[in-house]
Amino acid sequence: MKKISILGATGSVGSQALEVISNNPESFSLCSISAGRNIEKLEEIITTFKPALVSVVDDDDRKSLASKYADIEFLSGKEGLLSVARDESDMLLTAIMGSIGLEPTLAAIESGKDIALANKETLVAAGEIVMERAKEKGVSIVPVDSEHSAVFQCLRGEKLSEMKRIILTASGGSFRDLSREELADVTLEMALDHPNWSMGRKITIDSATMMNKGLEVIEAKWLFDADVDQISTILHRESTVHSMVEFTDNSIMAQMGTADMKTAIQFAFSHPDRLPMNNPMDLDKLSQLNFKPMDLERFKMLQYAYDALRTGGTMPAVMNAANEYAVAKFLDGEISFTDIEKVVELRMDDHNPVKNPDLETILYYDRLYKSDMR
Ligand SMILES: NC(=O)C1=CN([C@@H]2O[C@H](COP(=O)(O)OP(=O)(O)OC[C@H]3O[C@@H](n4cnc5c(N)ncnc54)[C@H](OP(=O)(O)O)[C@@H]3O)[C@@H](O)[C@H]2O)C=CC1
Ligand SMILES: CC(=O)[C@@H](O)[C@H](O)COP(=O)(O)O
Ligand SMILES: [Mn+2]
Repeated sequence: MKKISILGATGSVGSQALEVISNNPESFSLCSISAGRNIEKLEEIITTFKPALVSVVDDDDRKSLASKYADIEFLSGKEGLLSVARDESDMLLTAIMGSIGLEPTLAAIESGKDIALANKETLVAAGEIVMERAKEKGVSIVPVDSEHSAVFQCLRGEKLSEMKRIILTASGGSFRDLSREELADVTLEMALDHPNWSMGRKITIDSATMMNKGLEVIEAKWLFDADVDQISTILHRESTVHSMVEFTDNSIMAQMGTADMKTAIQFAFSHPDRLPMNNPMDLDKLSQLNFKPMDLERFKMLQYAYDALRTGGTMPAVMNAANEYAVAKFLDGEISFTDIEKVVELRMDDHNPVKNPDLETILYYDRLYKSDMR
Protein backbone atom coordinates (compact mmCIF):
# COMPACT_ATOMS: atom_id res chain seq x y z
CA MET A 1 0.00 0.00 0.00
CA LYS A 2 1.51 3.31 -1.09
CA LYS A 3 0.51 6.35 0.98
CA ILE A 4 -0.05 9.39 -1.23
CA SER A 5 -0.51 13.07 -0.42
CA ILE A 6 -1.73 15.68 -2.90
CA LEU A 7 -1.02 19.38 -3.27
CA GLY A 8 -3.94 20.81 -5.25
CA ALA A 9 -6.47 18.04 -4.59
CA THR A 10 -9.44 20.17 -5.73
CA GLY A 11 -7.95 20.84 -9.20
CA SER A 12 -8.10 18.98 -12.49
CA VAL A 13 -5.07 16.73 -11.89
CA GLY A 14 -5.86 16.46 -8.17
CA SER A 15 -9.43 15.25 -8.81
CA GLN A 16 -8.27 12.69 -11.34
CA ALA A 17 -5.63 11.49 -8.88
CA LEU A 18 -8.37 10.95 -6.31
CA GLU A 19 -10.23 8.81 -8.87
CA VAL A 20 -7.07 6.75 -9.39
CA ILE A 21 -6.77 6.24 -5.61
CA SER A 22 -10.48 5.29 -5.35
CA ASN A 23 -10.14 2.82 -8.21
CA ASN A 24 -7.17 1.08 -6.56
CA PRO A 25 -7.96 0.84 -2.83
CA GLU A 26 -5.63 -2.14 -2.41
CA SER A 27 -2.65 -0.22 -3.87
CA PHE A 28 -3.02 3.43 -2.80
CA SER A 29 -4.33 5.38 0.18
CA LEU A 30 -4.70 9.12 0.70
CA CYS A 31 -2.80 10.79 3.53
CA SER A 32 -2.88 14.61 3.41
CA ILE A 33 -4.16 17.16 0.93
CA SER A 34 -4.06 20.84 0.15
CA ALA A 35 -6.75 22.89 -1.57
CA GLY A 36 -7.08 26.51 -2.55
CA ARG A 37 -10.42 28.26 -2.29
CA ASN A 38 -12.86 25.63 -3.58
CA ILE A 39 -14.21 24.68 -0.16
CA GLU A 40 -17.34 22.97 -1.52
CA LYS A 41 -15.23 20.49 -3.48
CA LEU A 42 -12.82 20.15 -0.58
CA GLU A 43 -15.65 19.14 1.74
CA GLU A 44 -16.73 16.42 -0.72
CA ILE A 45 -13.15 15.09 -0.66
CA ILE A 46 -13.00 15.27 3.15
CA THR A 47 -16.24 13.32 3.47
CA THR A 48 -15.18 10.64 1.01
CA PHE A 49 -11.50 10.18 1.88
CA LYS A 50 -11.15 11.46 5.47
CA PRO A 51 -7.55 12.71 5.05
CA ALA A 52 -5.55 13.16 8.26
CA LEU A 53 -4.28 16.65 7.40
CA VAL A 54 -5.85 19.34 5.20
CA SER A 55 -4.34 22.66 4.18
CA VAL A 56 -6.25 25.61 2.72
CA VAL A 57 -5.21 29.08 1.55
CA ASP A 58 -7.41 31.17 3.84
CA ASP A 59 -7.17 31.07 7.61
CA ASP A 60 -10.90 31.84 7.92
CA ASP A 61 -11.65 28.72 5.88
CA ARG A 62 -9.33 26.74 8.15
CA LYS A 63 -11.17 27.89 11.27
CA SER A 64 -14.60 27.14 9.88
CA LEU A 65 -13.53 23.66 8.66
CA ALA A 66 -11.82 22.87 11.98
CA SER A 67 -15.08 23.59 13.80
CA LYS A 68 -16.92 21.08 11.57
CA TYR A 69 -14.48 18.14 11.34
CA ALA A 70 -13.02 17.36 14.75
CA ASP A 71 -10.81 14.37 13.73
CA ILE A 72 -8.89 16.22 11.01
CA GLU A 73 -5.96 18.60 11.42
CA PHE A 74 -6.44 21.80 9.41
CA LEU A 75 -3.68 24.26 8.52
CA SER A 76 -3.47 27.25 6.21
CA GLY A 77 -1.10 29.26 4.01
CA LYS A 78 2.51 28.37 3.26
CA GLU A 79 2.93 26.50 6.56
CA GLY A 80 0.01 24.30 5.58
CA LEU A 81 1.53 23.44 2.19
CA LEU A 82 4.89 22.66 3.82
CA SER A 83 3.24 20.42 6.42
CA VAL A 84 1.44 18.41 3.74
CA ALA A 85 4.77 18.10 1.92
CA ARG A 86 6.52 16.85 5.07
CA ASP A 87 3.85 14.40 6.26
CA GLU A 88 4.34 10.64 6.62
CA SER A 89 3.26 9.67 3.08
CA ASP A 90 5.49 7.81 0.60
CA MET A 91 4.81 10.07 -2.38
CA LEU A 92 3.66 13.64 -2.93
CA LEU A 93 1.66 14.52 -6.05
CA THR A 94 2.37 18.17 -6.90
CA ALA A 95 -0.88 19.12 -8.63
CA ILE A 96 -0.90 22.70 -7.40
CA MET A 97 -0.79 25.45 -10.03
CA GLY A 98 2.25 27.70 -10.44
CA SER A 99 5.66 28.28 -8.88
CA ILE A 100 4.06 28.33 -5.42
CA GLY A 101 4.71 24.57 -5.68
CA LEU A 102 8.49 25.03 -5.55
CA GLU A 103 9.09 25.32 -1.80
CA PRO A 104 6.71 22.49 -0.80
CA THR A 105 8.30 20.25 -3.45
CA LEU A 106 11.75 20.93 -1.97
CA ALA A 107 10.36 20.31 1.53
CA ALA A 108 8.99 16.93 0.43
CA ILE A 109 12.36 16.02 -1.13
CA GLU A 110 14.14 17.02 2.11
CA SER A 111 11.78 14.74 4.02
CA GLY A 112 12.83 11.89 1.72
CA LYS A 113 9.63 11.24 -0.19
CA ASP A 114 9.22 10.57 -3.89
CA ILE A 115 7.53 13.18 -6.05
CA ALA A 116 4.87 12.59 -8.70
CA LEU A 117 5.45 15.84 -10.54
CA ALA A 118 2.57 17.53 -12.37
CA ASN A 119 3.57 21.07 -11.34
CA LYS A 120 5.93 21.86 -14.23
CA GLU A 121 6.45 25.48 -13.07
CA THR A 122 8.62 24.14 -10.21
CA LEU A 123 11.19 22.66 -12.60
CA VAL A 124 11.03 25.68 -14.89
CA ALA A 125 11.82 28.04 -12.01
CA ALA A 126 14.43 25.93 -10.23
CA GLY A 127 15.08 22.70 -12.11
CA GLU A 128 18.77 22.50 -11.30
CA ILE A 129 18.25 22.95 -7.54
CA VAL A 130 15.32 20.52 -7.39
CA MET A 131 17.04 17.75 -9.38
CA GLU A 132 20.27 18.14 -7.40
CA ARG A 133 18.47 17.90 -4.05
CA ALA A 134 16.48 14.88 -5.27
CA LYS A 135 19.70 13.15 -6.31
CA GLU A 136 21.39 13.93 -2.98
CA LYS A 137 18.39 12.63 -1.03
CA GLY A 138 17.93 9.58 -3.31
CA VAL A 139 14.29 10.36 -4.08
CA SER A 140 12.59 9.83 -7.44
CA ILE A 141 10.92 12.59 -9.41
CA VAL A 142 8.37 10.74 -11.55
CA PRO A 143 6.71 12.80 -14.29
CA VAL A 144 2.93 13.17 -14.46
CA ASP A 145 2.79 15.64 -17.36
CA SER A 146 1.56 13.47 -20.24
CA GLU A 147 4.50 14.22 -22.56
CA HIS A 148 7.11 13.56 -19.91
CA SER A 149 5.34 10.43 -18.73
CA ALA A 150 5.54 9.29 -22.37
CA VAL A 151 9.27 10.08 -22.61
CA PHE A 152 9.85 8.41 -19.23
CA GLN A 153 8.09 5.27 -20.51
CA CYS A 154 10.01 5.33 -23.82
CA LEU A 155 13.29 5.52 -21.87
CA ARG A 156 12.55 2.58 -19.58
CA GLY A 157 15.44 0.13 -19.89
CA GLU A 158 17.32 2.43 -22.30
CA LYS A 159 20.66 4.19 -21.78
CA LEU A 160 20.38 7.99 -21.59
CA SER A 161 23.68 8.13 -23.50
CA GLU A 162 21.89 6.47 -26.46
CA MET A 163 19.09 9.05 -26.51
CA LYS A 164 19.52 11.31 -29.52
CA ARG A 165 16.41 13.48 -29.25
CA ILE A 166 13.25 13.99 -27.27
CA ILE A 167 10.26 14.87 -29.45
CA LEU A 168 7.48 16.57 -27.47
CA THR A 169 4.12 16.54 -29.22
CA ALA A 170 1.89 19.64 -29.08
CA SER A 171 -1.82 19.70 -29.87
CA GLY A 172 -1.51 23.37 -30.89
CA GLY A 173 -4.17 24.42 -28.38
CA SER A 174 -7.41 26.32 -28.92
CA PHE A 175 -6.06 28.62 -31.67
CA ARG A 176 -3.91 26.23 -33.65
CA ASP A 177 -5.80 26.95 -36.89
CA LEU A 178 -5.70 30.76 -36.52
CA SER A 179 -3.04 33.08 -37.94
CA ARG A 180 -1.30 35.62 -35.67
CA GLU A 181 -3.54 38.35 -37.12
CA GLU A 182 -6.69 36.38 -36.26
CA LEU A 183 -5.61 36.15 -32.60
CA ALA A 184 -6.46 39.84 -32.11
CA ASP A 185 -10.19 39.13 -31.70
CA VAL A 186 -10.21 35.93 -29.62
CA THR A 187 -12.11 35.77 -26.31
CA LEU A 188 -11.40 34.10 -22.98
CA GLU A 189 -14.17 31.59 -23.61
CA MET A 190 -12.59 30.60 -26.95
CA ALA A 191 -9.15 30.31 -25.33
CA LEU A 192 -10.49 28.00 -22.61
CA ASP A 193 -11.91 25.58 -25.20
CA HIS A 194 -9.02 23.12 -25.60
CA PRO A 195 -9.54 20.71 -28.52
CA ASN A 196 -8.38 17.53 -26.75
CA TRP A 197 -7.83 17.88 -23.02
CA SER A 198 -9.99 19.00 -20.11
CA MET A 199 -7.61 20.85 -17.78
CA GLY A 200 -7.35 23.75 -15.33
CA ARG A 201 -7.74 27.29 -16.66
CA LYS A 202 -4.10 28.40 -16.46
CA ILE A 203 -2.63 25.43 -18.34
CA THR A 204 -5.39 25.67 -20.95
CA ILE A 205 -4.34 29.25 -21.69
CA ASP A 206 -0.67 28.17 -21.70
CA SER A 207 -1.58 25.56 -24.28
CA ALA A 208 -3.30 28.20 -26.46
CA THR A 209 -0.24 30.51 -26.33
CA MET A 210 2.14 27.51 -26.76
CA MET A 211 3.86 28.54 -23.52
CA ASN A 212 2.78 25.13 -22.18
CA LYS A 213 5.14 23.48 -24.67
CA GLY A 214 7.84 25.99 -23.75
CA LEU A 215 7.49 25.11 -20.07
CA GLU A 216 7.58 21.44 -21.07
CA VAL A 217 10.82 21.87 -23.02
CA ILE A 218 12.47 23.24 -19.87
CA GLU A 219 10.82 20.53 -17.74
CA ALA A 220 12.25 17.88 -20.10
CA LYS A 221 15.74 19.35 -19.84
CA TRP A 222 15.80 18.77 -16.09
CA LEU A 223 13.87 15.50 -15.91
CA PHE A 224 15.95 13.74 -18.56
CA ASP A 225 19.26 15.58 -18.22
CA ALA A 226 18.97 16.60 -21.88
CA ASP A 227 20.81 19.31 -23.73
CA VAL A 228 18.56 22.06 -25.12
CA ASP A 229 19.45 20.97 -28.68
CA GLN A 230 18.19 17.46 -27.91
CA ILE A 231 14.65 18.68 -27.18
CA SER A 232 12.38 19.25 -30.16
CA THR A 233 8.65 19.82 -30.53
CA ILE A 234 6.18 18.82 -33.22
CA LEU A 235 2.55 19.67 -33.87
CA HIS A 236 0.30 16.64 -33.50
CA ARG A 237 -3.34 17.65 -33.45
CA GLU A 238 -4.77 14.35 -32.21
CA SER A 239 -2.87 14.17 -28.86
CA THR A 240 -2.69 10.42 -29.40
CA VAL A 241 1.10 10.10 -29.46
CA HIS A 242 1.95 11.68 -26.13
CA SER A 243 5.63 12.11 -27.05
CA MET A 244 8.59 10.26 -28.56
CA VAL A 245 12.29 9.54 -28.12
CA GLU A 246 14.71 9.12 -31.01
CA PHE A 247 17.78 6.99 -30.31
CA THR A 248 21.29 7.01 -31.80
CA ASP A 249 20.32 4.31 -34.33
CA ASN A 250 17.38 6.50 -35.49
CA SER A 251 14.78 4.22 -33.93
CA ILE A 252 11.90 6.28 -32.59
CA MET A 253 9.90 5.04 -29.61
CA ALA A 254 6.46 6.58 -29.10
CA GLN A 255 3.93 6.22 -26.30
CA MET A 256 0.29 6.40 -27.36
CA GLY A 257 -3.00 6.28 -25.53
CA THR A 258 -6.31 7.97 -24.85
CA ALA A 259 -6.03 11.65 -23.89
CA ASP A 260 -6.70 10.85 -20.25
CA MET A 261 -4.42 12.15 -17.50
CA LYS A 262 -5.40 9.26 -15.23
CA THR A 263 -3.06 7.00 -17.22
CA ALA A 264 -0.03 9.18 -16.48
CA ILE A 265 -1.10 9.81 -12.87
CA GLN A 266 -1.63 6.11 -12.17
CA PHE A 267 1.68 5.18 -13.78
CA ALA A 268 3.51 7.74 -11.63
CA PHE A 269 1.90 6.17 -8.55
CA SER A 270 2.44 2.53 -9.55
CA HIS A 271 5.84 2.83 -11.27
CA PRO A 272 7.76 0.57 -11.87
CA ASP A 273 4.63 -1.61 -12.05
CA ARG A 274 1.58 -1.07 -14.23
CA LEU A 275 -2.00 -1.49 -13.03
CA PRO A 276 -5.10 -2.10 -15.17
CA MET A 277 -7.16 0.88 -16.39
CA ASN A 278 -10.57 1.22 -18.04
CA ASN A 279 -9.73 3.72 -20.82
CA PRO A 280 -8.50 1.65 -23.81
CA MET A 281 -7.79 3.44 -27.07
CA ASP A 282 -9.96 2.22 -29.96
CA LEU A 283 -7.40 1.66 -32.72
CA ASP A 284 -10.19 0.89 -35.23
CA LYS A 285 -11.39 4.48 -34.87
CA LEU A 286 -7.88 5.92 -35.24
CA SER A 287 -8.00 6.94 -38.90
CA GLN A 288 -4.82 9.01 -39.01
CA LEU A 289 -1.96 10.53 -37.05
CA ASN A 290 -0.82 13.98 -38.25
CA PHE A 291 2.57 15.53 -37.60
CA LYS A 292 3.59 19.02 -38.69
CA PRO A 293 6.79 21.00 -38.04
CA MET A 294 6.52 23.62 -35.30
CA ASP A 295 6.48 27.23 -36.50
CA LEU A 296 8.40 29.34 -33.95
CA GLU A 297 7.36 32.58 -35.67
CA ARG A 298 3.70 31.72 -35.22
CA PHE A 299 4.19 30.41 -31.69
CA LYS A 300 6.61 32.98 -30.29
CA MET A 301 6.16 31.91 -26.68
CA LEU A 302 7.87 28.61 -27.48
CA GLN A 303 10.81 30.56 -28.94
CA TYR A 304 10.96 32.62 -25.72
CA ALA A 305 11.19 29.42 -23.69
CA TYR A 306 14.07 28.11 -25.81
CA ASP A 307 15.76 31.52 -25.41
CA ALA A 308 15.24 31.44 -21.63
CA LEU A 309 16.67 27.93 -21.40
CA ARG A 310 19.73 28.90 -23.46
CA THR A 311 20.26 32.04 -21.33
CA GLY A 312 19.84 30.03 -18.13
CA GLY A 313 20.34 31.41 -14.63
CA THR A 314 17.25 33.26 -13.40
CA MET A 315 15.77 33.76 -16.88
CA PRO A 316 13.49 30.67 -16.96
CA ALA A 317 12.11 31.61 -13.51
CA VAL A 318 11.47 35.16 -14.72
CA MET A 319 9.79 33.94 -17.91
CA ASN A 320 7.57 31.67 -15.84
CA ALA A 321 6.69 34.41 -13.34
CA ALA A 322 5.89 36.88 -16.12
CA ASN A 323 3.69 34.26 -17.77
CA GLU A 324 1.83 33.47 -14.52
CA TYR A 325 1.27 37.20 -14.04
CA ALA A 326 0.03 37.76 -17.60
CA VAL A 327 -2.22 34.69 -17.71
CA ALA A 328 -3.86 35.73 -14.41
CA LYS A 329 -4.51 39.18 -15.90
CA PHE A 330 -6.02 37.62 -19.03
CA LEU A 331 -8.21 35.28 -16.94
CA ASP A 332 -9.41 38.32 -14.97
CA GLY A 333 -10.32 40.12 -18.21
CA GLU A 334 -7.72 42.85 -17.70
CA ILE A 335 -5.60 42.21 -20.80
CA SER A 336 -6.18 40.63 -24.22
CA PHE A 337 -4.90 37.25 -25.38
CA THR A 338 -2.14 38.80 -27.50
CA ASP A 339 -1.06 40.96 -24.55
CA ILE A 340 0.08 37.80 -22.70
CA GLU A 341 2.94 37.40 -25.16
CA LYS A 342 3.81 41.10 -25.00
CA VAL A 343 3.99 41.10 -21.19
CA VAL A 344 6.28 38.05 -21.17
CA GLU A 345 8.53 39.54 -23.83
CA LEU A 346 8.78 42.92 -22.04
CA ARG A 347 9.55 41.36 -18.69
CA MET A 348 12.19 39.04 -20.12
CA ASP A 349 13.80 42.02 -21.90
CA ASP A 350 13.75 43.94 -18.62
CA HIS A 351 15.63 41.22 -16.74
CA ASN A 352 19.38 41.05 -16.29
CA PRO A 353 19.83 37.33 -15.52
CA VAL A 354 21.77 36.12 -12.50
CA LYS A 355 23.98 33.07 -13.11
CA ASN A 356 23.81 30.01 -10.83
CA PRO A 357 21.09 31.48 -8.61
CA ASP A 358 20.37 30.05 -5.17
CA LEU A 359 16.82 29.40 -4.03
CA GLU A 360 16.43 32.79 -2.34
CA THR A 361 17.44 34.60 -5.54
CA ILE A 362 14.98 32.58 -7.60
CA LEU A 363 12.17 33.26 -5.11
CA TYR A 364 13.04 36.98 -5.12
CA TYR A 365 12.75 37.27 -8.91
CA ASP A 366 9.70 35.03 -8.97
CA ARG A 367 7.91 37.47 -6.63
CA LEU A 368 9.21 40.54 -8.49
CA TYR A 369 8.16 39.45 -11.98
CA LYS A 370 4.74 38.27 -10.76
CA SER A 371 4.03 41.70 -9.32
CA ASP A 372 2.74 44.86 -11.02
CA MET A 373 6.37 46.15 -10.87
CA ARG A 374 5.46 49.69 -11.76
N1 LIG B 1 -4.72 19.59 -15.91
C1 LIG B 1 -3.91 18.81 -16.58
O1 LIG B 1 -4.36 17.94 -17.32
C2 LIG B 1 -2.42 18.96 -16.45
C3 LIG B 1 -1.86 19.81 -15.53
N2 LIG B 1 -0.50 19.89 -15.39
C4 LIG B 1 0.07 20.78 -14.39
O2 LIG B 1 -0.45 20.42 -13.12
C5 LIG B 1 -0.63 21.58 -12.31
C6 LIG B 1 -2.09 21.67 -11.90
O3 LIG B 1 -2.86 21.87 -13.05
P1 LIG B 1 -4.45 21.76 -13.02
O4 LIG B 1 -4.86 20.58 -12.21
O5 LIG B 1 -4.89 21.84 -14.42
O6 LIG B 1 -4.83 23.11 -12.27
P2 LIG B 1 -6.19 23.52 -11.56
O7 LIG B 1 -6.29 24.99 -11.68
O8 LIG B 1 -7.31 22.69 -12.04
O9 LIG B 1 -5.93 23.14 -10.03
C7 LIG B 1 -4.97 23.81 -9.29
C8 LIG B 1 -5.00 23.36 -7.84
O10 LIG B 1 -4.12 24.18 -7.09
C9 LIG B 1 -4.87 24.90 -6.09
N3 LIG B 1 -4.29 26.23 -6.01
C10 LIG B 1 -4.26 27.18 -6.96
N4 LIG B 1 -3.63 28.27 -6.52
C11 LIG B 1 -3.25 28.02 -5.25
C12 LIG B 1 -2.59 28.75 -4.25
N5 LIG B 1 -2.14 30.00 -4.47
N6 LIG B 1 -2.37 28.18 -3.04
C13 LIG B 1 -2.79 26.93 -2.79
N7 LIG B 1 -3.43 26.17 -3.71
C14 LIG B 1 -3.67 26.72 -4.91
C15 LIG B 1 -6.30 24.90 -6.57
O11 LIG B 1 -7.19 25.08 -5.47
P3 LIG B 1 -8.73 25.56 -5.62
O12 LIG B 1 -9.23 25.06 -6.91
O13 LIG B 1 -9.37 24.89 -4.42
O14 LIG B 1 -8.73 27.04 -5.49
C16 LIG B 1 -6.38 23.51 -7.18
O15 LIG B 1 -6.50 22.54 -6.17
C17 LIG B 1 -0.12 22.76 -13.16
O16 LIG B 1 1.20 23.00 -12.85
C18 LIG B 1 -0.27 22.24 -14.57
O17 LIG B 1 0.63 22.87 -15.46
C19 LIG B 1 0.34 19.12 -16.14
C20 LIG B 1 -0.17 18.29 -17.09
C21 LIG B 1 -1.58 18.14 -17.33
C1 LIG C 1 -2.32 16.77 -20.61
C2 LIG C 1 -1.06 17.50 -20.68
O1 LIG C 1 -0.01 16.96 -20.40
C3 LIG C 1 -1.07 18.91 -21.12
O2 LIG C 1 0.14 19.54 -20.83
C4 LIG C 1 -1.33 18.83 -22.58
O3 LIG C 1 -0.18 18.34 -23.15
C5 LIG C 1 -1.68 20.13 -23.18
O4 LIG C 1 -1.63 19.98 -24.53
P1 LIG C 1 -0.85 20.92 -25.54
O5 LIG C 1 0.01 21.86 -24.78
O6 LIG C 1 -0.10 19.99 -26.40
O7 LIG C 1 -1.98 21.61 -26.21
MN1 LIG D 1 1.65 18.25 -20.99
